[in-house]
Amino acid sequence: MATSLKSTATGFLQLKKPQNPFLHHSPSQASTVSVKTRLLTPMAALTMTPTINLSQTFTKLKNQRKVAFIPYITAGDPDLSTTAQALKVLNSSGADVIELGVPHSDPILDGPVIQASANRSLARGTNFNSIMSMLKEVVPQLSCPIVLFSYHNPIIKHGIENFMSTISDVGVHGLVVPDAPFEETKSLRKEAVKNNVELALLTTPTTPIDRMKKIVEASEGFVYLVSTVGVTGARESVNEQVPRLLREIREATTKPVAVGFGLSKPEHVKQVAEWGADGVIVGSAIVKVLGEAKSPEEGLKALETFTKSFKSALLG
Ligand SMILES: O=P(O)(O)OC[C@@H](O)[C@@H](O)c1c[nH]c2ccccc12
Repeated sequence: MATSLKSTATGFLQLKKPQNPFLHHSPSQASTVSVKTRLLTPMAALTMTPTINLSQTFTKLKNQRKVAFIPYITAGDPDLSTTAQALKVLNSSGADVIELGVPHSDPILDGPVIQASANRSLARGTNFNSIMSMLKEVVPQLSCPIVLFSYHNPIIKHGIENFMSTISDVGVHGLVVPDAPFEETKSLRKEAVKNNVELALLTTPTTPIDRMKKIVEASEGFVYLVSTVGVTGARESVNEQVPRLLREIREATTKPVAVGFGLSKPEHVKQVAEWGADGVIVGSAIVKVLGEAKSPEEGLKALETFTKSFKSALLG
């Protein structure tokens, strides 16, 4: 069961090292995944849209005086082929950045909706390699950047260098490792930079100011402001502390700030945008619509409608 969160480094105290069962392959196997040269099939080459990275995306939106809509879905829930279609639906329905979660058996920072989503995905046999194979096909068809979400342990087990080069090779632009203590992000940051992956770090309402300053300084692509303490999951309202937290971060950096946790209604994202966020992140509410639908087709239809309702709230 997810535990409540206390802030320390990146905002989360990892209360126990989650066991990590789904990376069964050895590092050498992993190398079969990473595509060292981008061999684009003619079709993919034709549909290849030069996706810009996270920083460029936020700059573009800022120039357009727009706020990024950033949905999160779990890879492989309800199955990977539906995830491939969901990425395209999100991309065409208004997502500016897409967070894609690698399912983990002990998602201590997630509430019941995303935990159930991860369990459904793992039960289908989803693993890092199958996600990478899917992304290799789908990313060239997307115009918005993908931010991969992975817990820390699976990356360590996979090997940081292998992990980074593999996700970079399939076109992933960003990475969030929500349970990596700030002190342990140095090696992640080094490999991320080497592979043109932007490692975004998280700060929370209870992260001490001086630690927040170090986190935002080190964060690439954007700063993830966790809007409320606790685990992921829809809340009835948005934490009134967010404007103050945004002000404090703005005093420390000019980097874009995206706010997540608990946002589950269009009025929530509108409120956070009005408070001055550069991006709004919606996870659990979207995961529920897609993963708990009666069929993948129904889930994809509901996903499109739901995504458009958030986007129009931001454009309104
Ligand atoms: O689910 P919510 O409350 O809308 O919050 C976004 C969250 O799902 C997404 O950003 C995320 C998924 N898993 C995480 C783990 C930690 C921090 C953030 C996340």
